Amino acid sequence: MTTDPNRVLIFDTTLRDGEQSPGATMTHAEKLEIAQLLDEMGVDIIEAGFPIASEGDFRAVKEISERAQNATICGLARANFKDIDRAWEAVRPAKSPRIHTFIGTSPLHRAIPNLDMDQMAERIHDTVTHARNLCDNIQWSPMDATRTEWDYLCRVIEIAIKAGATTINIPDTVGYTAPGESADLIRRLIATVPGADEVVFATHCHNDLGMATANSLAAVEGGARQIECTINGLGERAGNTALEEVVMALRVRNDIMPYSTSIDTTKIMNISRRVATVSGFAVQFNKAIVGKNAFAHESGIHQDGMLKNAETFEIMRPADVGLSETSLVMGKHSGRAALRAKLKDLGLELADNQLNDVFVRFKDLADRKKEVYDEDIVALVRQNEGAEDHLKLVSLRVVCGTAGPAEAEMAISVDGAEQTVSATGDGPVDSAFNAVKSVFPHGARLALYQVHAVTEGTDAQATVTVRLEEEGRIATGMSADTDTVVASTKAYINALNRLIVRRQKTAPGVDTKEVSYKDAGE
Ligand SMILES: CC(=O)SCCNC(=O)CCNC(=O)[C@H](O)C(C)(C)COP(=O)(O)OP(=O)(O)OC[C@H]1O[C@@H](n2cnc3c(N)ncnc32)[C@H](O)[C@@H]1OP(=O)(O)O
Ligand SMILES: CC(C)C(=O)C(=O)O
Repeated sequence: MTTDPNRVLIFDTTLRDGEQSPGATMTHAEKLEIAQLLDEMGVDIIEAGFPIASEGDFRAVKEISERAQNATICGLARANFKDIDRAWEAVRPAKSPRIHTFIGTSPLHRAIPNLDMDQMAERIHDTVTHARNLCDNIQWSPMDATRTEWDYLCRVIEIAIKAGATTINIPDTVGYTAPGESADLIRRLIATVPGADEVVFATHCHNDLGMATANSLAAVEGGARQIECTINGLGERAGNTALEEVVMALRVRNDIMPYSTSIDTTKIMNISRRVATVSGFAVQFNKAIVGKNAFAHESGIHQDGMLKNAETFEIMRPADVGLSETSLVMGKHSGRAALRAKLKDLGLELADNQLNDVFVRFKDLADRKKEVYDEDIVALVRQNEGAEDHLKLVSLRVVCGTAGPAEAEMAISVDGAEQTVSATGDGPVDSAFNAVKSVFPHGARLALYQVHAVTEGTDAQATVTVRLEEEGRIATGMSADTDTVVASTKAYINALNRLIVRRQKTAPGVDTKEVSYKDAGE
């Protein structure tokens, strides 16, 4: 397949071992789509399924074989003629077909079909020979190799090679090995087994102890030249080696692991998202390479560093894996540098004193909210554009529910003098508005009351708009808060403040120009 001694073949088994994850079953159309994406991203071998397992699996492997443009298509088979024949039938239409046959060689697995060592050796000889008579590209795996006795492992691998296997895969079926052992096992097998230099050694690691990626890379150090992996590390139990991890590790640390793959890494993010969607297995936020947070920074010191030089906190460029950009997540750990950059992105350039003011309120909001979205920040800035405040909300407490009218208790300052009032109303907002009215009676009509959730989730910021009309004057106030009643009360007070300014400037009935937050500074 390749003459470069440092080229590592990528064998993707998302559609076979990945699909074995409980609940990860994919439809026929989804399998075809994923296979096409794998083919396009440069995967060398796609294990498309286990053709004997079901009619659906057979059809999927066959159709993927018919469609694949570049990749070798492989079908899995147990160590019996029926499985092997079915696998061959399915992969036969591929430009480059492969049969992968396996049997469990460790003492625990030998006990299951109740075969002694010699009987199993004979079975391996017969089945690999049968497969090789059908197809010239045969992969053979001693399942649970890492718990198989050394002498017996060498013996059966030699038999498989002599019977015509072209790839010998060494599965760590239960994720039991460790990096040093993984490298050593492959190195010793290649040095010991007659004919080992004529075949490709592969590594197939599971992640039960969280070492699948490390074990696979160690196996490459030991001489393996095929890594078996899945997108997002999907697979039985804790999953398989994640394709994106081994590929990016070999790329980023090529200085100490001088091996290459054929993967177009810019396609990683897209296929990761598709596999997550079709399998129903969401990617954990902090998953290496493809997690939502893999290229996201929230803390101020990191954000400041990123803005000055992205290499301070990123060892890969987001574009290398197909992400358009790093994301600076605005939250309680963010600093002024990130806020200024975010405001600039949003087209809002503030003077330093304004920035400081917005920053204080941003921190206050971030303390109450998990993540502060762009819309929250716009709302904060707009809120800051308010007129001189005659009325200021100091505190508000509302009791509401099914048992009677809502009751608001409010501390409010009127031209600097704080008063405490309470009022009831038809619902929490009405009771709060009545409390304001009790300290600042007015005849203005509520012309508009509008609530808009500017962000998603139950901790979303509500933006409330209140419009008041009084003798031809119109004043609009707006406010944003995670608490809708607080946002409503502030918007109401905001509108009243503007109305007061308007009253001072115009005689009744003369001016119908709308006074709103946009008229800040009047
Ligand atoms: C480590 C791995 O990932 S191995 C791959 C695991 N993947 C799967 O099993 C998914 C697909 N499997 C299936 O759909 C089914 O298990 C089938 C169609 C393959 C077999 O179904 P059934 O005939 O009902 O057998 P069942 O699943 O109950 O048991 C497995 C049989 O295969 C035998 N077997 C298991 N591995 C092998 C092997 N490598 N070579 C030969 N026989 C094997 C077992 O001894 C058992 O045989 P028995 O029925 O004579 O006791
Ligand atoms: C079939 C083999 C290669 C396997 O999936 C395993 O051992 O984990």
